[in-house]
Amino acid sequence: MSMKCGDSAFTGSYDVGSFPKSFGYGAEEGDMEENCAPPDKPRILLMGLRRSGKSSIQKVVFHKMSPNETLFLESTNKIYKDDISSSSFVNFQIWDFPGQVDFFDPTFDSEMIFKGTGALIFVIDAQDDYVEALGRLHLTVSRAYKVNPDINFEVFIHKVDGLSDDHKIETQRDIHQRANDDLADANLEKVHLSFYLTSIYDHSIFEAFSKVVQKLIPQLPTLENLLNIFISHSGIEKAFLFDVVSKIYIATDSSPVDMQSYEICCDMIDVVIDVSCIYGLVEDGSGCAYDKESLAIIKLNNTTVLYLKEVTKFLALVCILREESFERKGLIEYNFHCFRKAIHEVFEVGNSVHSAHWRSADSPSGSLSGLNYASLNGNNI
Ligand SMILES: Nc1nc2c(ncn2[C@@H]2O[C@H](COP(=O)(O)OP(=O)(O)OP(=O)(O)O)[C@@H](O)[C@H]2O)c(=O)[nH]1
Repeated sequence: MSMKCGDSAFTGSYDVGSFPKSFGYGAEEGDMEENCAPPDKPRILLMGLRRSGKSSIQKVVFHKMSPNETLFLESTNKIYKDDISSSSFVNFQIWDFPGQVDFFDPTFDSEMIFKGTGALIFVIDAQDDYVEALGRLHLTVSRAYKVNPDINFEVFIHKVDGLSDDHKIETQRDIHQRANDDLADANLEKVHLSFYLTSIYDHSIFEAFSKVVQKLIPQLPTLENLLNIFISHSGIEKAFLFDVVSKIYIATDSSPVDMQSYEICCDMIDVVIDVSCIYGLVEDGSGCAYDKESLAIIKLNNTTVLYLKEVTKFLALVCILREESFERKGLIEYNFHCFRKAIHEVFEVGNSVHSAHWRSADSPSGSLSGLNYASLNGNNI
């Protein structure tokens, strides 16, 4: 494995204003109540009954808490607003609600809470009787939809680590059916709920969060398009664009995602950051565990190669490829250079336009200036 870690801060050509200013691996907790998002910064709400696992999800995904430590988390008794944008590409606020939130309390300002919300994650404890949770889900969704019909409603059927495979499927089917029946009875058929089976004890919670976040990234079609072009011209089998600090993948190419590939790429990020923290920082502990020189290549014993490289201050590309394809390392590096440049352009334009619509999201072969991939047969496209 080769790995580099310099201590210089990233100074790419993009407008750093779009990205938080400093990267601190293992971010500190955000401030609580006072930490308000600017009006245009979307938020993700975590709601659900008491002890359903909301705080654990937030701590495990965004604060590197180990799942076992969540056993000692105290009950949340006021809204916890966590701004993770100083360490992550995910430029949102996560609001963790107490389980006993009362929508009929006059101090509960649903207009303010739901107006700027991008996604509402409702967590249901699958190891518990979920009848009460379904009632709560219905109340929450109908309230939120009335204020803001553009919210994405995401239901995490959580703690499924305690369930057998058959039981998981059956629970998901039953919750899906009942939740949609309740909506239909209230003439709310047009509300769409997405369901995920999750647990903090495996990668399912990261995968589910990845999908929730991807829906909120306006540049997603462009990112997927760029990844498709990159892998097809470089002989790569699968590529993920990762938010390093949370291990959420913000985009991947259009081939199906299998859980094992995602897991091994997550593990690679952990290895790189851990080794870099131990051996990459300067003596006094200053510097960054992840910076523009971060690069790692791991050859597995099954002729597979894992390749990780820095894309931006917060994003890393992690690829899976065959050993034979890695013989053309120069080509991969050249194409990576084009890919990286294009990604920077995507976010530069995204910032200056400040709009949800990326001008070349439909461009089939990446018409961004300077994007000139070398292909496997030696031709440029
Ligand atoms: N088995 C299992 N337990 C989990 C999982 N996620 C959370 N838990 C446990 O569930 C318990 C409650 O978790 P919390 O995160 O405090 O729940 P909460 O929804 O924030 O609770 P309130 O703050 O009271 O609303 C803790 O003991 C966690 O360890 C999971 O995926 N699997």
